[in-house]
Amino acid sequence: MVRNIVVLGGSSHPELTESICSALGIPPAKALLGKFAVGETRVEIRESVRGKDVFIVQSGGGKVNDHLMELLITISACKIASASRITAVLPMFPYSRQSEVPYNKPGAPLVRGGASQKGGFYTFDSRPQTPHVGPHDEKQLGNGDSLPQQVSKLQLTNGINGTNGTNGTNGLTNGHAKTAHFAENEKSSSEMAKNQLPVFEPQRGYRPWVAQSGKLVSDLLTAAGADHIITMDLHDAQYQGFFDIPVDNLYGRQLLRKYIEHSVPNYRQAVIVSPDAGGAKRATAIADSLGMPFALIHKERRPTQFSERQTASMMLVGDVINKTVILIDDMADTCTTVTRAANLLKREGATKVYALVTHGILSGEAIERIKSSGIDKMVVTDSIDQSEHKVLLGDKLDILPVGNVFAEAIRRVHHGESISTLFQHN
Ligand SMILES: O=P(O)(O)OC[C@H]1O[C@@H](O)[C@H](O)[C@@H]1O
Repeated sequence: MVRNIVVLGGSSHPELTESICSALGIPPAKALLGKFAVGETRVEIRESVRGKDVFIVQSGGGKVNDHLMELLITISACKIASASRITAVLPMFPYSRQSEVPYNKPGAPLVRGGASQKGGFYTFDSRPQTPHVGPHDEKQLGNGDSLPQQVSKLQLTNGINGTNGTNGTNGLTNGHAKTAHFAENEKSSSEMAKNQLPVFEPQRGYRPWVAQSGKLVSDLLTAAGADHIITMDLHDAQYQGFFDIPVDNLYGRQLLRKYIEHSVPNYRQAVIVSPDAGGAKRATAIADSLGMPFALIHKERRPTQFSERQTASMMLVGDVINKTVILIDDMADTCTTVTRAANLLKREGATKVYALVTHGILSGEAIERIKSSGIDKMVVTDSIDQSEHKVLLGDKLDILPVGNVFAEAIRRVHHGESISTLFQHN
């Protein structure tokens, strides 16, 4: 039993909060979590947190945006209620995959320019160029069009028309009404045309900027009042650098490792496989600690000659013929990655495929994909609520509980003890 500590659970995963609290020997704090009729999140902390060390448990997955907003409001409520310290416990950290621009979606490319392309200088000019006002827009309007036709095109582009329901303030509802209106007001139309925003018509190959929401989410948590973060198996460990408060990133690998040792028959003859290069370090850490062989699936993305879209082909580096294979990854979201990998491994001669991932998000068509794939056993932790997934997948799904690991981390943070020693002998 620990004193002066409050553990509050968000609505994302009440069972996990219960299991953390039961390991700590305290009841979860009382709070009202709900929504107002308008849809805004409503939070009431129903016990005193003044001077207390508060831990708020809220995971990703499911209604991820609602859960994030609820967490932010709960943190803020505890801050204003004079909590001495607030730790956000995010077993699966939402938005942590949006910490960087994906390598195949460049923003402002640094490209070669100048007369000599080969040895030429580098420029920050976009290739192809960013669309801008100029000859392109004149062409877009159509130089042969009458002025009313030109204004009509501009208005259609800017959503002032009857088809998309935004009629604007002039009450135009269809093409006939527009023509009549313009005939009467040609002079004012001419002024409108001059004042309209330029038409944005992306050119072939132009790629828009990709939002890097991970940084925004880290800022929001800190701005709400979080003093500390506890999470597990961050997709990218460097994401911790977005915070200027302590982040404890717990490892799920000792749970996966114990599963292999206790539940995979003849596991030393099995092969650990990473489904992509990004997860190789994680998978090799497990393979090395168990003295098991390792193989890698390499995803090759090449633009085709006629299209800007990239096609990915998968190839196996290693031998899995007549072997049991254990795929290791940090998360399974749509399950495209693990199911494609499993199918490839079966084609390459694997006899049985286990997929072991820390975070079983299983969104979209993931369940159907798993059912119809070469995966024989899907193994996830309960960092995200798995109750629905269990009903749908039955014996095909094994769940590893993380409550004890988080409870021990909370206890250590509360007492100012080391977290890293928690993993030293695992
Ligand atoms: O293929 P899905 O399941 O949608 O996404 C999960 C994969 O996407 C990557 O970022 C993860 O590391 C994992 O390999």
